[in-house]
Amino acid sequence: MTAIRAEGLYAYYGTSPAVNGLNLEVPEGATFGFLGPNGAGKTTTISMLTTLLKPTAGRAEVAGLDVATRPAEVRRRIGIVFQESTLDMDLTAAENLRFQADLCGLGRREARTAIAAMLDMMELSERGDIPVQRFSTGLRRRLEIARGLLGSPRVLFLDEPTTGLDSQTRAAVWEHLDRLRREQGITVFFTTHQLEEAEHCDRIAIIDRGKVITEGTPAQLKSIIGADLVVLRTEDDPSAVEALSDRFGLAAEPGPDGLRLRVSNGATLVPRLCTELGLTVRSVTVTSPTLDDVFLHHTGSAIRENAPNARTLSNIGEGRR
Ligand SMILES: Nc1ncnc2c1ncn2[C@@H]1O[C@H](COP(=O)(O)OP(=O)(O)OP(=O)(O)O)[C@@H](O)[C@H]1O
Repeated sequence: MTAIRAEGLYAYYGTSPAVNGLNLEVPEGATFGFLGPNGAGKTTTISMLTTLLKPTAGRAEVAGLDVATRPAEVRRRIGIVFQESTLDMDLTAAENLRFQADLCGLGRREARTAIAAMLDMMELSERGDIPVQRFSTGLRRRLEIARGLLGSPRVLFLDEPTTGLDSQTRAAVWEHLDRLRREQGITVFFTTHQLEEAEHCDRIAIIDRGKVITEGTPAQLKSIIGADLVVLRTEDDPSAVEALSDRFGLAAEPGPDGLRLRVSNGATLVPRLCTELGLTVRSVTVTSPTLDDVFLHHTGSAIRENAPNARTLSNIGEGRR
């Protein structure tokens, strides 16, 4: 079944379209990454899918329900984690969840059980009675995910869940989201700027200027845009070209910064190069494909610079219901 479907979706702010005829189909149970640069229309799309913003034209369904005609029912079937924290800093973690439980209309006993389960799932049980202002950014994000899950949503929307987090905290948030996918089977729809986060997805769509420019599995996307770039300097580069061909079956080309080769997994090749090449390796760098590479491939241009500053879900003013 399809968890999210958008057909010819438009959102205008004034006379310019932020979302420009967007089509999307997200299978139930998938973790779906919605990638794009600043100002591409990600937050505006998520705002329409979560019923916070009325589409100017087109239609969208979430959990089988039309977002424009049945918004209240859609809201009961979704959870939202906003880009900016909307937690009450003066309340404890459990109190923040209790407030949400009230909004979801859970009874007292039901709420108690659900709150305990969510704190447990996000490994926050020990911290339930601590005021949120004493939480680190990563703990707050985990609490926000717990809150998004409180009403047992069929679809969880997260707007840039890892933006502003350091790499360790980002990995921890993903560990929880990955577990959620394995254990709960709910549909997770999240926006991001980072192509690296695609590895956590079943499918991804890339949006630019309000339109989906490509969509597929991470493997499909990677295979289209190519592999890691390894740049290597050795004590004798011409001999290294031969050794790379003979011992590794790899074709290296001389470049301004050293020998360049494209491989599917640079990180595993590098240690082998150092030990098996038979030549001293002076320097080596590995660069993975980025969102810029995808853009370049599909649009013929780099991600535009100075994209307009985007607004976030929590502060959309104009056009909001
Ligand atoms: N309330 C608003 N009023 C006017 N223009 C807006 C409003 N919200 C967004 N926009 C514009 O619509 C376009 C799409 O913005 P949106 O926030 O959806 O992009 P985004 O992909 O989420 O960006 P980011 O990754 O920076 O959050 C941008 O040009 C933005 O400046």
